[in-house]
Amino acid sequence: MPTRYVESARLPTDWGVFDMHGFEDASDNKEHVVLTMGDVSDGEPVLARVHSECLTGDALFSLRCDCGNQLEAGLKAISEAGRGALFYLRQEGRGIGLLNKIRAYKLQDAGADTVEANEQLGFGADMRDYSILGPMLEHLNIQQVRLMTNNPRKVAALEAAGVNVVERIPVHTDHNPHNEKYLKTKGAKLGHLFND
Ligand SMILES: Nc1nc2c(ncn2[C@@H]2O[C@H](COP(=O)(O)OP(=O)(O)OP(=O)(O)O)[C@@H](O)[C@H]2O)c(=O)[nH]1
Ligand SMILES: [Zn+2]
Repeated sequence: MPTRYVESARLPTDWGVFDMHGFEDASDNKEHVVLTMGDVSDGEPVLARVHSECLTGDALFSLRCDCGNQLEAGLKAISEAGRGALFYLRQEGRGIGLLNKIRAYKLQDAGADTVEANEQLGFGADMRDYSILGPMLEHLNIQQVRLMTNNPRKVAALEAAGVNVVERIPVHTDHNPHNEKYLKTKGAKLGHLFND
C-alpha cells in the first residue's frame, strides 16, 4: 500500500491539545496529517473536516480566499465538541501546487476567474485526489462522520472511501472585497453549496 502511517504526537493549539498523526504517500512523497481530539475510533459519528492545503490562506493571512478562516473554524468546532478529526491534505491550489497557484493568481489579476485561470494553464478546474483518505480513515478506525464542508465532492470522496456521512454541516465563509469573485465562482462553477 502506498500510504504509510508514520507517527503520532501531541499538538497543543489555541483551541486545546490535539493528537497529530502523520502519514506518507509513497506514490508522490507527500506528507499529510490528521489532528484528532478525543476517542474517534469508537464507531460513533466523528465531527470532521477535510482541509486542502492553502499556504497563502492558512499561513500567510491572504484575503484572496476563505481557507484560513475555515481552518480555524474547523479546529474551534472540534475543540468545542471535545471530539473530532481534521484531515490536513497537501493538495495546494486544488491539486496544482503552490507555484502554479501563483501563476493562476496572476491570470486572475488580469481578469480570469479561478476556473478560467486553471484552464488557461492547462489544468482541470479542480485536480484534487482524495484517495489518500481511505487508508487514513482506516488507520484511525473512523466509520461515520459529520462533515464540515460546502463541497459535495468531499462528501462523495468520503462515501467512496467507505465512510458513512451522516450529516453535512455547512461552513461559514467570510466575505471581503478580495474574495468576492472567488466565492461567486465556487458557487457558480465548482458546485459548492452556500447558505450565506
Ligand atoms: N488553483 C487554485 N486553487 C485555489 C485558488 N484559491 C484557493 N485555492 C485552493 O483551493 C483549495 C481550497 O478549496 P476550496 O475550493 O476553497 O474549498 P473546498 O475545500 O473545496 O470546500 P470547503 O470544504 O467548503 O472549504 C486549497 O487547496 C487552496 O489552495 C485559486 O484561485 N486557484
Ligand atoms: Zn485558500
